[in-house]
Amino acid sequence: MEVGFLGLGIMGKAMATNLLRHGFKVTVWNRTLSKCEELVQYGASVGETPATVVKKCKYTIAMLSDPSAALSVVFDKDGVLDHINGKGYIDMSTVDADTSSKISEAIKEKGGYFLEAPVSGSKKPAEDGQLVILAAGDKALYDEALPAFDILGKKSFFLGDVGNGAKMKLVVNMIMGSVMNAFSEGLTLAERSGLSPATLLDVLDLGAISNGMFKLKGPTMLQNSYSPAFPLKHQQKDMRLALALGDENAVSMPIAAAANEAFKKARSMGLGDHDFSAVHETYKAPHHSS
Ligand SMILES: NC(=O)C1=CN([C@@H]2O[C@H](COP(=O)(O)OP(=O)(O)OC[C@H]3O[C@@H](n4cnc5c(N)ncnc54)[C@H](OP(=O)(O)O)[C@@H]3O)[C@@H](O)[C@H]2O)C=CC1
Ligand SMILES: O=CCCC(=O)O
Repeated sequence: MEVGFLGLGIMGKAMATNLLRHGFKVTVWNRTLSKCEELVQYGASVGETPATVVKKCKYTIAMLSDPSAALSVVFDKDGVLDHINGKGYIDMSTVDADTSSKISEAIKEKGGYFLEAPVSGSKKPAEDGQLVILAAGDKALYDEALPAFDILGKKSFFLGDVGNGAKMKLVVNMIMGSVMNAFSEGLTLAERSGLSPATLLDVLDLGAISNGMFKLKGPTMLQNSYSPAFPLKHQQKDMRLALALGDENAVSMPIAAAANEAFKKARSMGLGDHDFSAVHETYKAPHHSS
């Protein structure tokens, strides 16, 4: 089946490659078109614009950085809306429910079908087809896309109306970002108080709060190595959007707010394109013992 794929960043490249490896015909587009070349080596075709991709394919998947990118690809000149009549559009980017609803309404008005489907899981799960897919919107399009979701992910959820996928994803990443900050504080506290942070990792791994993120990120954080799997600027975007969701629902979120400040500080230190675990650096400010 011919599917479109818009956005070949860390996630999009891995996901589109996976679809190609599993026999899908994929037409790709990326804002920086040169990034399509690697996918062509795996058998992809290239569309010159989002509109040409949508025109050619039964449905098109998007994996873009943030709300502004998601809106631009749909609404700008030569965008998705131009040829969406009768076609499906699946936005897997992490955005807020409002952005997703705007896109959904515009696509439906033009006779198209829309599904939001943000994902849990990062670069490696994307490469291994082990993502968790949080879909909402058009159920018929969800059913049609299941063969692709089965390749991209280990589990797909259908969460009902548009917005529920976006909200679920933001809640998950709000928790993840807060935990990453507590973890960074703990590593710094262990080191400053004379403990071995490597031993702390072993102790954590044997207890009730053992988790995949500590196991994966802990060793590289101890080496001050932050090669981006999940860029910090995107984690900060997710904290910001989750805090806005908290505002809308009058939910007090002091821990998430503090975590957001740390991610903002990390961005101001030039760490936005590093992995989100680089927030650890904000806890290493010069130390003055009394
Ligand atoms: N990395 C991860 O671990 C995960 C990321 N996510 C989410 O997935 C999405 C993509 O993440 P990731 O692949 O890491 O991000 P990257 O920064 O690696 O890629 C972003 C993509 O968006 C494109 N883009 C950015 N701005 C625009 C624009 N204005 N118009 C058109 N295209 C644009 C980029 O194009 P160009 O190449 O031209 O810059 C690139 O293809 C984000 O929403 C992120 O929050 C979700 C789960 C995990
Ligand atoms: O949005 C990014 C999520 C990263 C992860 O789930 O490991």
